Amino acid sequence: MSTPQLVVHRDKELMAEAAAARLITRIVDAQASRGSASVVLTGGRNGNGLLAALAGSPARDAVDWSRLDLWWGDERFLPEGDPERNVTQAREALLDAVPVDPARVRAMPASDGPHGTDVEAAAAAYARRLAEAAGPEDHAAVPSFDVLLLGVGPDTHVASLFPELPAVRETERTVVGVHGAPKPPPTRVSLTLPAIRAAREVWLLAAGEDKAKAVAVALSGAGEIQAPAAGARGRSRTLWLLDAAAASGLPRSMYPPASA
Ligand SMILES: O=C1O[C@H](COP(=O)(O)O)[C@@H](O)[C@H](O)[C@H]1O
Repeated sequence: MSTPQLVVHRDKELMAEAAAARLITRIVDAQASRGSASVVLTGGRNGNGLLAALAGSPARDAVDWSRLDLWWGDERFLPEGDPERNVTQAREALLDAVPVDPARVRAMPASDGPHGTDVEAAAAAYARRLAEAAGPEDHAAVPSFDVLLLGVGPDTHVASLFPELPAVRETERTVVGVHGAPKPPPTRVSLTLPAIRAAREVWLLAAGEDKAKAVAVALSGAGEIQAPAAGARGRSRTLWLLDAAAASGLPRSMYPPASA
């Protein structure tokens, strides 16, 4: 697993634009070398900010949207089309504006889908879809995602892995149902840490003062059960993309002078 690297931007707008530019480059590079790219999307303010910045970037046309596989790191277990669902927000921010292949957009199940309100069945179904997409060269029962995006919550949660809840302790399954999440809605579906760690690159996004404590805790050697963001690492790269406010609790020596 890779050691975290930090990039700190002046503010959240610049962070979103720079992250969008970085993601376009990564997707284009993966498509050039392997024919297609795979990205795991996140919900939350910073994830949606990145997608909106990508939608507004002229460079978005450099991506071959028809050769992009999209997955989600977590989902709020709500009916299809609910405005609080991460996929609904991603469609509004970006996906409705670009020619993605609908068959390659793998949203997590909704609570009015084929599994009804059985969140465990929904999680198991998504795990099967991931396993079917994994090849013999992959390192787990999930594909080797090129980039897996994660928003960091003020309590250090990533995806829907909240401190101390059973989901963050999962070591076998790749997707789990989450019950009793402290942030609404309480019922969610989430990739687990083993699935997250199968990604080539994991990018963690945090902007704003309300994230400063979480960033400082996760990057100061905290355990992943208490601070799930601390356990989110990519195989080749772990990148923390921050704005200055979110980085304000870190010692200045932790990131390069040119970074902010
Ligand atoms: O509920 C969620 O929250 C986190 C973080 O969101 P933020 O608005 O505090 O940035 C997000 O990463 C996750 O996907 C989402 O379901």
